[in-house]
Amino acid sequence: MADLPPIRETIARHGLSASKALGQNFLLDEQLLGRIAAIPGKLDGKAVLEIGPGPGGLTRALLRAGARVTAIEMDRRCLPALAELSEAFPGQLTAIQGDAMKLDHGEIMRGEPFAVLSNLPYNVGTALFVKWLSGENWPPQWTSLTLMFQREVAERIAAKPGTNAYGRLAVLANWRAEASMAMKVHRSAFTPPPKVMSAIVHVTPGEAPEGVSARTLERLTEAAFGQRRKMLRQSLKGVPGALDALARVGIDETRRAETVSVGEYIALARMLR
Ligand SMILES: C[S@@+](CC[C@H](N)C(=O)[O-])C[C@H]1O[C@@H](n2cnc3c(N)ncnc32)[C@H](O)[C@@H]1O
Repeated sequence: MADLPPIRETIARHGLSASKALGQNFLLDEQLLGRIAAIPGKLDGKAVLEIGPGPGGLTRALLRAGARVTAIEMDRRCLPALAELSEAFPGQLTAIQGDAMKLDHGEIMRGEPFAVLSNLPYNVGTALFVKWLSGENWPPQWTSLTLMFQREVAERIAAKPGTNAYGRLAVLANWRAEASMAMKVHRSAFTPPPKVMSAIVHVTPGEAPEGVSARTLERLTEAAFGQRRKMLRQSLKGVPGALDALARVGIDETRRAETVSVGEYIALARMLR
């Protein structure tokens, strides 16, 4: 195993002061990083896509676990530190400079299945999460997503019906995948510490229910949760066929969006096919 200087030293040597504009809050505790890298299970020999490696704290942990890592980083300043890691773990790391929002991940991973790990700025993380979970093609090329979020967003992703946190993100994350809260991370674990607490969500793809279009389900939840305090007969009025579907599935139209289970949304979307 490669002998590396502490990550704090790498940051200092390459002058990687955290950029606010790029949402940089670095994790330096190698034990914590090792625990994060262990969340997806055994990575030995597996392909991993890491987004936003920064100076490479989590990257090291992934490389030590034996993963073959492709890392996409926006900040050019981090490339020399990543090149050092690449030298220390020959043949295991490919670093790409670019915006992960604009790149085709499937193509970068050359069609091979891959696990995703990432500690991203929260706005980018949520946008990528929605992108990975959307679309008609299923199962996806990724085998799992292990993603750091602002704690509140992580709670919304893993939320159960009947709670305030339950909404579009929970339905999106759970109708053909399983999402769970894997680890809470205190703000003091980051340098510099962000204002909010964080948490890591782990998602694995499941089977897509027959006869349900992702687009239709999305339109339904958009309308229902767009007016979450209103009764379904009001909030779903603008979705053609939705009120009829409620009756056919046997969902009382006086209920509100947050009481409808993922299974019930699936049944409604199937009726609207
Ligand atoms: C919160 S830092 C985390 C760094 C490192 N993974 C860690 O845990 O210490 C987020 C990283 O994502 C990078 N980043 C921000 N937006 C990006 C984007 N659109 N594509 C790729 N990387 C991005 C930032 O430059 C930064 O290095």
